[in-house]
Amino acid sequence: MQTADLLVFPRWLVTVEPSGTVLERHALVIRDGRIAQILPAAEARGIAATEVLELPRHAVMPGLVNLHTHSAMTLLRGIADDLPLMDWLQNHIWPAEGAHANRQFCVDGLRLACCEMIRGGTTAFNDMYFFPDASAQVAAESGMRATIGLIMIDFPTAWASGPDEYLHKGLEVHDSVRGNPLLRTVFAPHAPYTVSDKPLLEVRKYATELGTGIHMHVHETAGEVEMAVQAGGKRPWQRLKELELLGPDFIAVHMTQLSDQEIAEAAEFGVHVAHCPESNLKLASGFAPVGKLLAAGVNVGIGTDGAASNNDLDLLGELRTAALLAKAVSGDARTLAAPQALHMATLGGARALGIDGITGSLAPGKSADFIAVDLSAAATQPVYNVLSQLAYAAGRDQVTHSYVAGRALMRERQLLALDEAAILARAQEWREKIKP
Ligand SMILES: CSC[C@H]1O[C@@H](n2cnc3c(O)ncnc32)[C@H](O)[C@@H]1O
Ligand SMILES: [Zn+2]
Repeated sequence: MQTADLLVFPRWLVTVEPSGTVLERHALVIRDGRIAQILPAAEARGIAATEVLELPRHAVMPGLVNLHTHSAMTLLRGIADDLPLMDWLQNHIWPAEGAHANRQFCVDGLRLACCEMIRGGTTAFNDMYFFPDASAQVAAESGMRATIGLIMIDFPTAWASGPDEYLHKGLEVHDSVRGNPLLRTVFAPHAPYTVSDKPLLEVRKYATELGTGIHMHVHETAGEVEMAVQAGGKRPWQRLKELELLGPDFIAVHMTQLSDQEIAEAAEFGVHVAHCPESNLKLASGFAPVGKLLAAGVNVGIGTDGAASNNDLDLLGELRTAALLAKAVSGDARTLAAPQALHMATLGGARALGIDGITGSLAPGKSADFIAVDLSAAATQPVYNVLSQLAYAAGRDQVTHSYVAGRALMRERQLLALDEAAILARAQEWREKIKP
């Protein structure tokens, strides 16, 4: 008799690839943390398994991939709303980070973020924040898949004194995560307006040598572009191109200010885009031309950005916003249809992170990174089209289960690897310390 570690029997199985696929009454057969087979449920019933998950009202889909966040900023959620980017950053966020963002702040903020992300169906995230060693520690504690940003910025912070130390400490973090199959690193120079040429050239050198990739805020606002043209006579994109930063290992975050030529170059260089619609809306940063990027063949994933410019880490809600916004921006309601939006929030993000061979869709051989969404609630009934319900109706509170590499992180909405009560208590302590 065949055996398995876990059998999953959902009402619907959403594989994400081939695009739009929904399998009714099929089962996931999981062995050693991977999807061994996808079988008709009746066939799978003959397999002896250590754990059997009956999900009669649920859609099972790949775990969501948050392609850009500053996880620990959960502790700054709501301290500075209703402001444009540079005022928000320079006069509110950076002073608060300067005063409070030490390693314990990052550990506690990350734990709060992982609670929120797991509950909302995110199984993988791409982080860019101070103390990346803390990101690695907490991601490992939580069981989530994570890409840790080895940050680089011209000015000193609690993490490092300047570009040489950011690089040195980043390389130490890179070495420290080698043994964990769920963790990777990416160089994360903050933005064109905060990182000068020399450190960017160092980042390109090491990213190429180590095969880690680069993750950077690019063309977030018209002001950023105008400031660069005034100061250096060229748009940030042009500067990054001349520094040879752009390539298939480059993740450009935001990208709301693009010419048709820059879109064509993004496709030509294989640059990936991390689209953060709710942050762009909330900071009035602009609208990424997602329809044009997709039409040009650019890979786009979805990020929440930090919780202080969103203000949640709800990727299911974010993909809905992305789908609705893309239609309005393009003037075509067919833009970013439900299957494409779900793809963007899973396999698109995984591809940008270079882990699409491991996660982002449900297929034999891939890691068993999946979530279950209970569609029996009034808000998602009746079910004519599962992908429509997931993209346009389901709320993150309908996510009931989360698994990464076949390990349960949440069952029936109970977190299994994180002490949520203690994490929430720490958040209260930080509130008392930070409140203005
Ligand atoms: C170098 S650690 C990350 C750094 O980025 C800041 N940040 C958060 N959100 C944004 C954004 O949308 N654009 C630019 N920078 C952002 C965060 O507060 C940290 O200082
Ligand atoms: Zn950001």
